[in-house]
Amino acid sequence: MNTASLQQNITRSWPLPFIDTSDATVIIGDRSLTIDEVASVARYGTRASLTENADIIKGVQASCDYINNAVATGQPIYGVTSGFGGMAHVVVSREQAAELQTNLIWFLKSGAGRRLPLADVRAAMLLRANSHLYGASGIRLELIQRLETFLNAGVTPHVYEFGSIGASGDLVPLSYITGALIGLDSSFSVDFNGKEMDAPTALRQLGLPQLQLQPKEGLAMMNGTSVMTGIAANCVYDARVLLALAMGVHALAIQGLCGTNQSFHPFIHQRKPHPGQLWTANQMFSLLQGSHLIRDELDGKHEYRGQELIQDRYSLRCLPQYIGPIVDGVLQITKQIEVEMNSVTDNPLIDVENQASYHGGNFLGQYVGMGMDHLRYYIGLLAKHIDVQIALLVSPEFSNGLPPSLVGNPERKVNMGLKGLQISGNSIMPLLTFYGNSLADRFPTHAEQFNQNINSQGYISATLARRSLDIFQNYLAIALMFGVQAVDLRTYKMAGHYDARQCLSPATVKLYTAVRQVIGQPPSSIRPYIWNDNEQSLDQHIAQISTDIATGGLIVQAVSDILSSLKSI
Ligand SMILES: N[C@@H](Cc1ccccc1)C(=O)O
Repeated sequence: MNTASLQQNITRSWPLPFIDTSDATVIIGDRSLTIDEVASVARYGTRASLTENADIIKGVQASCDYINNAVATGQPIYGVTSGFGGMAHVVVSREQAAELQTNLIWFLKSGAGRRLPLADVRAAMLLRANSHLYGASGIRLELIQRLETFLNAGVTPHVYEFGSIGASGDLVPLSYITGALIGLDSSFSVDFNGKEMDAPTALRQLGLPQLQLQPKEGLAMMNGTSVMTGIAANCVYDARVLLALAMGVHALAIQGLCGTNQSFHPFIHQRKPHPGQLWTANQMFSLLQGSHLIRDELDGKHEYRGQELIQDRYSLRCLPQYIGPIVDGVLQITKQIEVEMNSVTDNPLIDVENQASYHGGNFLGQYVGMGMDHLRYYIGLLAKHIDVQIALLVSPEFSNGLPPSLVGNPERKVNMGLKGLQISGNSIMPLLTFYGNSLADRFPTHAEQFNQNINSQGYISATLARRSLDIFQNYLAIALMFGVQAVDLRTYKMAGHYDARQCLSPATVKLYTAVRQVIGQPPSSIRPYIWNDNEQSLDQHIAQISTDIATGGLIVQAVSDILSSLKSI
């Protein structure tokens, strides 16, 4: 068992820096959940509480009453008195209706690979409860309350990374959550606040009885997109943070290169007003305001500069036009995932008002599958762009006077500067662009006896997006190290000392200072971040910065204004 990943994923208990949950409780069922609320509950242990709205509670029970009545009167309902999927022609008697639901858990208990991060399973449980409170699923309130109990007690079922084709939702992954929730068998295991145990034992410690599923309840629990959507919600949360951080990285790089601010002049972007382009240009305009390390050309002037080009290269000059579509794309994915999070995604759906049930396919996770494909594609584009900026910084032909490979101490002739760090970044960027390839179009057309002959692959698209984001965190750590070294060296060229805080724009000083604090090396006027190659272990700095980013620490908080602005577009 991979205990290391388990340890890494134990639910942390400190509040997010960006979550405004003054009462520290997320209410489920009263209104739509947000990405931030999912992340807050899933990752940081914010309490979740079912709504006490009497109408909603009645609606949940009414959908159960509909199912029980249908069974009692012998009405044929898919998955209640019929077999499943490609075997929906099989008639199941009312006497076997309950056993049909328990058996569903057993034949779906077929996961494989490593365990999902606990935060993703927690997000899934939160979203499953949210979905059931719409009163269209025919599941008892007691089962929904148990999801709430598991969340707040820190009991997280173990779920595997393989098993779902994202079509009838996440049948296999949800079978593990369902089996643990009812304490079906000791082969279902959970993480109980960092301690591994079997599900029946966990229920006993919670003082909860094992439960027998009633008709429809197994299908209601397992026929939904909640796991892939929970993973996707956590991914979108991270993607927005990393996009904000990427903007900070570019602002440091542009100052390191002594780029112009004219590329971000409002006049240019008001004449091509894509929302993402406008936002990106405005952000970069603000991030560079007050910097003494750039060419201030907002008045439209531009001087000949000897061997230097009279205008910046595209990776600087066309930054808003390049990042703009990525911003627009991330915003669209955010909206789609927030709709999916607040949807009823099982089948059949129960229309209590009209006393009817409808066989449909809300469990197809296409919005998640394609959304996570696009998210990985955007991450690849962001990494490729940053890799170009780093290449400009380290190459004297393009860096506008910086030392090759950003060497610190030129007197020590064996110093090769950040050559190794660039190679490390170069080793990551291609993988991120490779992960940008699509999965949604690779679905098997023959799945489950051709019943699920189109399927979204949303689950593996989401788990791969998680992997891509984890890698991108490391890549941005490397990029920040380049940015810090570059602005120190640029400061020395402009002001004769190395303390970039004196020359950076006010908006980027916080980020610069946060990086220096995280690696435990305060700014200094007498030397840059890296002076001699043998004075620091760059891999430790990469790890320290990556961990700080992953835990929403100082570096992420230093770009909170950018993140807040991104969320308000
Ligand atoms: N519920 C799916 C199919 C299915 C469910 C459970 C197990 C297997 C298949 C459908 O509506 O067709």
